Amino acid sequence: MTKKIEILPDLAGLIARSQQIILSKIETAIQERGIFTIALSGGSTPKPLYEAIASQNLPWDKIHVFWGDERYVPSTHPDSNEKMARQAWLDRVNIPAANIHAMPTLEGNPATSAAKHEQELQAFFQVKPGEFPALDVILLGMGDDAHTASLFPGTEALKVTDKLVTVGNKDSSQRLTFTYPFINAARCVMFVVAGANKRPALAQVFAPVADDFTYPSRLIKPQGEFWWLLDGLAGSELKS
Ligand SMILES: O=C(O)[C@H](O)[C@@H](O)[C@H](O)[C@H](O)COP(=O)(O)O
Repeated sequence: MTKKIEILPDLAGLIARSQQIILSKIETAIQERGIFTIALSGGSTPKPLYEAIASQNLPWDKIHVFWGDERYVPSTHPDSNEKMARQAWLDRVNIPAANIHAMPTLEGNPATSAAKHEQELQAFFQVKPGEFPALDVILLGMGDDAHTASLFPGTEALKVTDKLVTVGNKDSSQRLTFTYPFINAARCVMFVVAGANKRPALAQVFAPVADDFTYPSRLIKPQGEFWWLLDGLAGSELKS
């Protein structure tokens, strides 16, 4: 599906618009399927979005939360994406513990943890190996090197197309990440990107021709709905 680009005037506008889209997806998914599934991104941009969603009165028992990537640290570690989302959102609402599907990071080996989470996802979505289930929403950020999730430039993770979850590496720090084919299977993919420092990477990601392995966000081409939500600083050189 063609990407929808919206450039919001500032971070507050970006967060408000992102929340508005997510809330509409929650309503539709629960009406149609009785359940809503979302994968969260880490980093700093989405924190105010998670805080805003936490203030909503939603059918939390029908909402299931996953992560599109995770640093390979315990959930108590300051770098943990799970920790950030729990503090900003999940610990503030009455969501059942069983609806929170964190990436496992305590097996001592990222590949083991990735395989474990793969099985957990296959069981939850009732799919067989090689099948890619569709989450309702996958939230993504983008680094200033054009990485997304933990799909970093030039890494082996970019070559994994037969799995849901694989090991990502940012320099020496190990991570778990959804693969790009799994991300592309989602009903709706939303990039939420802010800051002038993202402009050069966005120019490459939006360029008619550039190398996907150098700019991994180019690999995200979902069949479903595809949103690029940018603040004015990030999107100033793009047309919405
Ligand atoms: O685990 C992570 O760090 C994220 O999932 C990562 O992909 C993030 O979305 C980008 O690095 C943007 O991060 P900022 O929002 O902090 O710029």
